Amino acid sequence: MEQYLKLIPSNASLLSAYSSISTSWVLFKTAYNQVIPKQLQDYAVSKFKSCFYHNPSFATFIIEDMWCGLGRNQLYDAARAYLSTKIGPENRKIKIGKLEQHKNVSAAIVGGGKIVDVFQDITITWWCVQEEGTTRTNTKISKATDNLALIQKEKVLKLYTRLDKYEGERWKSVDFRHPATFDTLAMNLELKKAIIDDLDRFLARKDFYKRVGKAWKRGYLLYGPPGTGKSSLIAAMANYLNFDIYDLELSSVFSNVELRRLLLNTTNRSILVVEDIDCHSEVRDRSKIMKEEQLNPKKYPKAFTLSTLLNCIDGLWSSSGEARIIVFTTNHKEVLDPALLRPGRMDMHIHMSYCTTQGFRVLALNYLGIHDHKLYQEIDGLVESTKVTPASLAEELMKSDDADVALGEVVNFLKRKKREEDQIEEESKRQRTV
Ligand SMILES: Nc1ncnc2c1ncn2[C@@H]1O[C@H](COP(=O)(O)OP(=O)(O)OP(=O)(O)O)[C@@H](O)[C@H]1O
Repeated sequence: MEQYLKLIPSNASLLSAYSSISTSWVLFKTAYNQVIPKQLQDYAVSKFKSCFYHNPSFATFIIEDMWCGLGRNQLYDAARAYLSTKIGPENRKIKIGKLEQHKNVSAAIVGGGKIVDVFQDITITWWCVQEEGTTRTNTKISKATDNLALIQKEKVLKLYTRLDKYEGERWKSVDFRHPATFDTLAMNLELKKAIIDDLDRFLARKDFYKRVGKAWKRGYLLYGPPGTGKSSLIAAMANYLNFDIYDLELSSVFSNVELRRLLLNTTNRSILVVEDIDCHSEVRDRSKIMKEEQLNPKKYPKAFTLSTLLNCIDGLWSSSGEARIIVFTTNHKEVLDPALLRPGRMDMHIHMSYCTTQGFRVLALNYLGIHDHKLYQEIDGLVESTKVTPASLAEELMKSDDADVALGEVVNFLKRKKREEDQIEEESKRQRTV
């Protein structure tokens, strides 16, 4: 049994929830200790204990898997994660299983199962009650640092997108298993290193942000043509940091209140992504907004204001006390409102550009597993003299597993591209002289 118990990990799919609950618990304890005088704390604890000692059935906490039909109850997930570590020999029936994306076998108590636990001298009995398709559990939450390490290791990242706009300011999630990492990103090596260093520095500076009274958040603006890897970079950042992603589609937001609530409903240690930010007139440089929009404001109604977006980013997150990252992507940085771009809002502007020879080496290694090839010299010259995106080169590389064939396709593609660019250049020269 001993051996068997060692195999039982916490339920990995619940670990991220447990992480945030544990963090909230620590925050709560800190606030509690700072705000409530010691005498009052002792009094409250003695009263709480007396409830249990004198009337053991007095306190029953019910934790259902859904919270008032509004969404998943994180407390329930946290309780299950906690309880899976408390399963012992007295539990005759245990649910065990393993999801493809998890590293270990997971265990959970079954309906009708019971676990007896002690918390600050109070004996707590946890029951798992199955009720017409729902499960509920008696609960207690405590901080378990050991489990936290496991949580981070096992965490399956989530990609949150907004629920249908008619369903309120809620997010729905799917597992996020994007394979992009910094190793697979084709981009300038110094820039890549600068981004990794920036993320590391940011994460390590919790105390610094607290000391200087700033929200622990960092904004990244990714700009460049389509297919240069902006989305891939976001995925690489999420995988590197182990952060969930919230993908905010601004066009689905119809009011300031809605925007504020949506942002408030995001969790800590996450990346909020607003893609193609230039497509929203609210955040475009007012001096450059098209005349058409100015003349027909009704045709281009303002769903929310730029100031709400900025305030939400600046202010609301200050209270979270945890690391937050926001990423905007755009194909046209020049049309954005300067207020959005200033340091403190978008701290690092990252130019994702056309493929370079360095970038091509990374792609060839990823797709073909080769470091060198006789066609590299020719490809280098062509890559440097044309504007090709990593996405289009990746397409060519995928055409064959045979390096000779795939690189041959790359050469043909680059030559075609070069001819087209030369023709366009000649045509524009000709028009300038006419
Ligand atoms: N820099 C890159 N490194 C590695 N792969 C890349 C890179 N850029 C593009 N790709 C490949 O091309 C595909 C599309 O790229 P991606 O969606 O990241 O580009 P994007 O800049 O976000 O494009 P868009 O602006 O259209 O959203 C990726 O799935 C990836 O396979």
